[in-house]
Amino acid sequence: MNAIRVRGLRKAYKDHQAVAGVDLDVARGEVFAVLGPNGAGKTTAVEIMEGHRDRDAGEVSVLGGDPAEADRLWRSKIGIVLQSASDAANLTVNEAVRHYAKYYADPRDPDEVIELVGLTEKAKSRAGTLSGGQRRRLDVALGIVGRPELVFLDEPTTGFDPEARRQFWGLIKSLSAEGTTILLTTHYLDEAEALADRVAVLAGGRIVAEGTPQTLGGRAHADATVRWMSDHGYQEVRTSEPTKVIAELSRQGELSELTVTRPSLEDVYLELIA
Ligand SMILES: Nc1ncnc2c1ncn2[C@@H]1O[C@H](COP(=O)(O)OP(=O)(O)OP(=O)(O)O)[C@@H](O)[C@H]1O
Repeated sequence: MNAIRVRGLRKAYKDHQAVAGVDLDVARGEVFAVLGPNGAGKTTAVEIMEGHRDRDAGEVSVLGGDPAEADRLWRSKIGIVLQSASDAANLTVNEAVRHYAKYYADPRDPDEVIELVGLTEKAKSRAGTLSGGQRRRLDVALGIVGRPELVFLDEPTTGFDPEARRQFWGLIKSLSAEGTTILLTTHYLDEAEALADRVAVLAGGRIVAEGTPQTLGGRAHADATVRWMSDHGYQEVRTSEPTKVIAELSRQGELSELTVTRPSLEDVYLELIA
């Protein structure tokens, strides 16, 4: 059974169709990234799957249950990291994580969780005094302390410095290695590429492409660009047979600054949403 199964999901705000017929399958243990421009409907779709928003139409099954009829047991299996920070401003990091842990039957060790998200040095600081990126880490800590089977992460690394993002990626990989299913939304294509087994691109409330980061939008079969420096400056050839091109070029001797590139995930993504 899939962790998430969505068919024909629709949600309108007055006359604006925010989610316009989405089908989605996320396997257990998978890391699935939803990409899409601002206003594409990502948060709306994810909040429906979390049971935080009602839907107009469609079938949604998350860990075998309908989020619209969620009970406490179902909730305890799901970890949620919302886009807006939690309202634990007056609690210290320590207190907040311990407080959340109490809601779950088999929580992780709060100190371990604080360590995992890199907040040990801030454990005694009040949440309200943390920097934006540190607040986000606390959100993640609160989302995973209950040892959830499935974690929803809505733009988890927004506001993180590059080092914190890399650390966070490590955390997601270790959660995934433990078998946790992860659905994340992100605007960072490198993040999707580093973490996701599969990605879906949402635009205008519809999924316009789905696949692995390596194959999305025909990326794996796209023409390569061979580039090198000649006496007359940079030369570039787009080709489906880069090996052949290089073999021919190599008769001229050593090629300076030779590179072979294929479209990046970002190139493919920008074309898909254009
Ligand atoms: N509560 C609401 N009331 C009315 N319109 C809303 C509401 N929430 C979202 N919308 C609209 O629905 C559309 C989809 O919004 P949503 O937040 O799902 O997009 P998103 O893909 O998550 O965007 P972002 O990347 O900016 O977070 C947008 O046009 C937004 O303005």
